[in-house]
Amino acid sequence: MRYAQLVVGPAGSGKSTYCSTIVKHANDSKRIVEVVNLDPAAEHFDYEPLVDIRELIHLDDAMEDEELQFGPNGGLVFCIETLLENCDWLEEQLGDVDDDYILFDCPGQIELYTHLPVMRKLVDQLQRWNFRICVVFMVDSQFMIDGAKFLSGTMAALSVMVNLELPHVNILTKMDLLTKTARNQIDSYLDPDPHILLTDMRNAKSKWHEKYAKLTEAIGQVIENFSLVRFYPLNIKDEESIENILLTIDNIIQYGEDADVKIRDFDEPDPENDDE
Ligand SMILES: Nc1nc2c(ncn2[C@@H]2O[C@H](COP(=O)(O)OP(=O)(O)OP(=O)(O)O)[C@@H](O)[C@H]2O)c(=O)[nH]1
Ligand SMILES: [Mg+2]
Repeated sequence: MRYAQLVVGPAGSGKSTYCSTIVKHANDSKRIVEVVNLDPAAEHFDYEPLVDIRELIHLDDAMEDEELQFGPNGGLVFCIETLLENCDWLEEQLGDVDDDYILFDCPGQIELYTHLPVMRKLVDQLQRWNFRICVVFMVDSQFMIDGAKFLSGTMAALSVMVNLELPHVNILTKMDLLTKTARNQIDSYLDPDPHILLTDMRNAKSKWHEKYAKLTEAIGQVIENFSLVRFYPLNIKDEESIENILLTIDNIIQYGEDADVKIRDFDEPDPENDDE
């Protein structure tokens, strides 16, 4: 068995930063976590990738090709399709080491995860190679600080969950950048009660919300009743926050269960993990 986090989310939400943060944090506790760069247009990241899609195909290859003539978005999809057609290459690059723990740093084009089939196909392939995968969906917390935005971020998370059909964790990134007021606002949405969110939106008194108040409420109910979407705040300047996220995900993909079943069972009963 091998373990993987598929790190996805909108452009600039903090995916690559998350990957390097986790690698550093893991290294500090003598644990090895590798990163695979799946972004064919990546220019900068702070980790040494185990595999880099740009060695197979770069976005420029797709855009500058006389025949293909892709724009940046179509080009990106083309690159991932090329990767899928060259599965042997990826398989060889990944090697076959038991217990490997790999983060896949994905491109920031949201439609790859919400409705296109390419990422889903990649996931199927990884599972055939014995990876146990958790999708890690990153959302910039700065875009979640009022009721309407929070709901919209929640719907995005939901469509990724439905499309990829995998164990799934949502992370609110860049918590270090929030003001205290904004932080409190977000905290009130996370815990304990999504009704606050609805009340908040009702109080906003925009025309749209007046008209669609029932819709908002219905969506809120569905999300609440099925415990569908939960967000974990991440502050990369706080080691404890990083550790909590990593532990949560390890539990979901059952990493290290054989080694320290006892510690996990007795110290960390986490009912949230039942929603896989
Ligand atoms: N302060 C702070 N800045 C962050 C954090 N995460 C990301 N950033 C900054 O946000 C910008 C985008 O971060 P990236 O990690 O490149 O985001 P990404 O999701 O990989 O972006 P794309 O690959 O382009 O989709 C960079 O300038 C980062 O330094 C964070 O937790 N705190
Ligand atoms: Mg990136």
